[in-house]
Amino acid sequence: MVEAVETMDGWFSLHDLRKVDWAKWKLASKEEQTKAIEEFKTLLSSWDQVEKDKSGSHCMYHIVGQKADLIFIILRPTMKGLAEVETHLNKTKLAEYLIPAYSHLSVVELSKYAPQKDGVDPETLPEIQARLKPILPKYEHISFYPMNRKREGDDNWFTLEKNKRSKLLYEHSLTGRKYAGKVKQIITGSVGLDKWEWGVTLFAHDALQLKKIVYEMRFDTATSRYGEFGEFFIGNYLANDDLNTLLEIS
Ligand code: VOV
Repeated sequence: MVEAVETMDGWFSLHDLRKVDWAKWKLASKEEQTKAIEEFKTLLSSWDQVEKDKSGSHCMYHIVGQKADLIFIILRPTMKGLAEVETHLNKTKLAEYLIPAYSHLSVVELSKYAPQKDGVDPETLPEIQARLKPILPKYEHISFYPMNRKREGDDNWFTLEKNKRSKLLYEHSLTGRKYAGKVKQIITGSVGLDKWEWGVTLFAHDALQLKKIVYEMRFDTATSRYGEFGEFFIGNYLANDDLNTLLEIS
């Protein structure tokens, strides 16, 4: 039967990408720069506290290439909470030197394709709840890209029977499992929330594994026939104190 799969939805997610306005930043006095960085680090510390309290999560990466300089990924239990974080960020001094580059709004998503075990609703399981409200890894490298499932002629994900989609995603998961310990994925659903249907965020210790998993998945039918991709944003982990090094003008 062609029918939607039930999704399990967790924390709301904002991928917020910014460019540094280097020309403007260079004109700021050393004192202004230091004040802006320190104020921003205070904000980051308040997010760290939210994460310690397990009422949200976040991470910050330095994007390589011209599409952006920084990515902040913020997870919060409510859309209102996300908007508050975004507003706090915008009100900082440093934000005066940051230019919005891209954003993606979504919800951490798992779907109920797998058959239920012993009639237990997976959403009630603690391990599923932990995956829906994840503490984001702080691995060395990140890859974020939005994607769609294709609806073009015979290649239409949304006219495939549910058991066929389930089979294709199972095949997809087998490729994914080969990267256990090397790549961690967070899939966020954005149908009805943003232009693209999903956000894919991959974390890896070795940047090359990001290329390898995406390449290998290109040969899975779920991707080769039904995958469509937006921009890829690749970055290196940025700890709070690394902001000084990134923004320091000698
Ligand atoms: C890192 C490994 C990895 C693993 C183990 C994994 C497993 C799984 C499972 C078991 C399931 C289905 C159930 C669910 O949980 O929803 C999914 C689902 C999904 N995936 Fe995945 N995926 C991985 C990794 C992984 C990657 C690298 C990509 C990007 C694809 C590519 O070509 O670049 C991706 C995409 C997705 C998407 C967009 C969905 C939702 C599809 C939908 O139509 O609903 N995913 N995924």
